Amino acid sequence: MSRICILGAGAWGTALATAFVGQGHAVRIWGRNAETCDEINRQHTNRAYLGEAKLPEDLQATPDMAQAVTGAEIVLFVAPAQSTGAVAASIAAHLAADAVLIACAKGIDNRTGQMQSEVIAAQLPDHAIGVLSGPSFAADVVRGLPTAVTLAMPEQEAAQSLAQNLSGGAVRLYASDDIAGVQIGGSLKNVMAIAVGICRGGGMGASAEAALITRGYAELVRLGVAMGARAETLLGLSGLGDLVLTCSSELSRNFAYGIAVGRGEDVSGLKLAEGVHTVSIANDIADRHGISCPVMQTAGMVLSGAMSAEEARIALMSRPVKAEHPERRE
Ligand SMILES: NC(=O)C1=CN([C@@H]2O[C@H](COP(=O)(O)OP(=O)(O)OC[C@H]3O[C@@H](n4cnc5c(N)ncnc54)[C@H](OP(=O)(O)O)[C@@H]3O)[C@@H](O)[C@H]2O)C=CC1
Ligand SMILES: O=C(CO)COP(=O)(O)O
Repeated sequence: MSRICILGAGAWGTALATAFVGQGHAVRIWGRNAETCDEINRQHTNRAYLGEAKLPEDLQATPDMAQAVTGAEIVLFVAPAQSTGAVAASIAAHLAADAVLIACAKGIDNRTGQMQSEVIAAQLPDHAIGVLSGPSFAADVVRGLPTAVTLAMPEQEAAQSLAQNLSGGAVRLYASDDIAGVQIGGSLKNVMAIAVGICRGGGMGASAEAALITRGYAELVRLGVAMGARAETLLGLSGLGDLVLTCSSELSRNFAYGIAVGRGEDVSGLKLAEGVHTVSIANDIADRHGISCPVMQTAGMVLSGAMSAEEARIALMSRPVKAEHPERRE
């Protein structure tokens, strides 16, 4: 049994907490909204994020950061990616010296270009840091449906031991030592899902969607490898696995966002879509590495208003004819 603190009382933080309580861990959620914490403690629901799903009675939530973090052996960062730095800074005074920190948000810091583990390390440099990512809808996990994700730590043995500790019930963690690869896949798939959603919203058909997912994946691998990921990791749960889930289910907020954009609908009231906040910095990083990323670039232009969804669909489907795998010809 471990003492676990989850930072973030939204859909994913609450779902992970539910799974870990089910495995016998002592879990405390920190949430910035006192009413949400009160609802979790008294009514055992988090309706704003998880509807009527029943949460464990011994799951504790608090808006008091010191109370949530003090004594925790494992701390998971599950607030939106752009807030990770501020959250990390605010826990420093309460953190046990040997606490292990796990980044769970999927996004690149759009101010610095840092991955989530780097954002956390910048604030809390003396801690072991890992990443948890993979195909996993909070709505599935909270219902106890089977889910497999990847847990990466810089050393495989440490990843293996933590994955073992946190696996149980319907949630299974696979261990990896490719901490960059696991988080790059999770961040870039959100952008691809928006692009595929734009295609779905415009009614381009399943064949076009399959083509876009495949070309998007090729882009994700090109850029991911340039950023330090191992190609095999991008073929795994946190890369291809999450790309498939996010580009195919309307439960995905990124995919749903893309669909709404593709239909020309108002997106201002939609839920968190991390790809919206990552697309611009991901394109900057691709430019810096000289990597061609037409799918991400087109998504970026639509989201910034530089191109209409209709123009994007035409642009994506009228790319010049070229070899499918140019690198094999060299
Ligand atoms: N939902 C899912 O299925 C999965 C999500 N993830 C990732 O987990 C991360 C969180 O997603 P998810 O839980 O779904 O998001 P939600 O939108 O469901 O919840 C976000 C939570 O973070 C809080 N929050 C928002 N802004 C801040 C801030 N600046 N400081 C502190 N807390 C803040 C919100 O509080 P308030 O209610 O007060 O706004 C809310 O409790 C994302 O990066 C996502 O990609 C990963 C795997 C699965
Ligand atoms: O990351 C997720 C599934 O693995 C959740 O996807 P969305 O953030 O698009 O809902």
